[in-house]
Amino acid sequence: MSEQAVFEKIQDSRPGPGRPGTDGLEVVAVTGLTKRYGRRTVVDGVDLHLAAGSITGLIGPNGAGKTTIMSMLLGLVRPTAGRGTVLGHDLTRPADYLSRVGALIEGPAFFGNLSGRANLQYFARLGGHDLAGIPEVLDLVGLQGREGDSYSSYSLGMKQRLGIGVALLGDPDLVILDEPTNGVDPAGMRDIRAMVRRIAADGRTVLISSHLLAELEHVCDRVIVLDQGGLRYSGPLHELPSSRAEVILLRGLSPEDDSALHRLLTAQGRTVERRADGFAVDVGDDEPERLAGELSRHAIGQGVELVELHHQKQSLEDRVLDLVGTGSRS
Ligand SMILES: Nc1ncnc2c1ncn2[C@@H]1O[C@H](COP(=O)(O)OP(=O)(O)OP(=O)(O)O)[C@@H](O)[C@H]1O
Repeated sequence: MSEQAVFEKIQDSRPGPGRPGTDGLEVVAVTGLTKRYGRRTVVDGVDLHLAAGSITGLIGPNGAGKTTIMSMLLGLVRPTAGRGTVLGHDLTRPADYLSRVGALIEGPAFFGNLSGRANLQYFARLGGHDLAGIPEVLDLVGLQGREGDSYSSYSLGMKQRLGIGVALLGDPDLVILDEPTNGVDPAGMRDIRAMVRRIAADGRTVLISSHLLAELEHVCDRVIVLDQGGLRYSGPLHELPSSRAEVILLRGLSPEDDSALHRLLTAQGRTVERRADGFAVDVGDDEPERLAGELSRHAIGQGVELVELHHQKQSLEDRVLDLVGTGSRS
C-alpha cells in the first residue's frame, strides 16, 4: 500500500479514540501570538488553533519563526503579546499544562555507549515518569527490536525517533516536534511520518515543523504557512491557494498534428497557450477528467495523433513557495 493510501486509511478511521482530557477540545487556542526582540518582530500576531487529535504542520523557511512559536507554547520564550489557552490552561501559566506536553526542540544529549532503552530509562527517571511506559514508547517510535543496541550504532533517523521517544515518556496529550526530519534521508523521513501518524492515532494532538512541505505533506491534516514571522496561510493542504491555472496539456506526434491540434482548440474557442512541452488548455470551471476526455475524442476524431495528454496543476510545494518566496532569512 502506498504511503498516501496508508495516510488516507488512517484519515478515514479518525478521529480515533479521543483522550479523556482533550476529547472535543481545542488543544491550542491562541490569538495574536507575537514576539519582538528589540525593534525586530520575529513572530507577528499569529493565530493558532489545534483541534484535539489533529496533526498540524508548521511550514516556513529558515528564520520564519517556527521554533519561536513552539518555544512560546512551551514557556521557553515569553510572548510579547498574544493570549489564549493550551490544553485549557492560560498560555501565560505554562506550569499548569506542561506536564501534558511532550516536545522535541533540540534533541536531548544521549549517552552513546548506552542502549536506546537505557537512555529512555535515564530520561524517564529524570522526568519522574513510570518506567513501565517504556515498551509502549519504543513501539510508538518504531525502535522495538533495536532497543538493546547502543545509541551510537543508530542511524540519524533512529536517533531522531529516540529523541521523540523522550518527548513521549509522560504520555502527553500534545506533542510538539521541531523539524524532526531535518537531515534525515528519505527512508528515515518515511519512518518518522509513520511514527507521527501512530502518535496521533490514539487522539494525541501533534504540531510539527519543517522547511519543506514535501516532508509533511502526507502527514498533516492542516498546515500553517509562515514567513518572516507572519501567517501566510492556515487550513487544509488541498485548499492552499494556487497562483497558476490548472491546465490540460496536449502534444501532437508531428508538427502537422500540432498545427491541426491548435486549429481544433482555437475553433472550439478555448484559451490555449503554446508551451515548449505542448498546448496548455485552461481547465476553467470544467471537470478536468471530463475535459481531457472531450479533448482526446475531438483530437482522435480529427485524425490528430497525440503523444501527450495530461492534467497539470501547481504542486503543493510550489504553492507554498509562492506564499513565502524562496529565500531564508535567519
Ligand atoms: N534570542 C533571540 N534574539 C534575537 N533574535 C532571535 C532570537 N531567537 C530567534 N531570533 C530570530 O528570530 C527569527 C525566527 O527564528 P526561529 O528560530 O523561530 O525561526 P525558524 O523558522 O525556527 O527557523 P529555522 O528553520 O532556521 O529553525 C530569526 O530571524 C532568528 O534569528
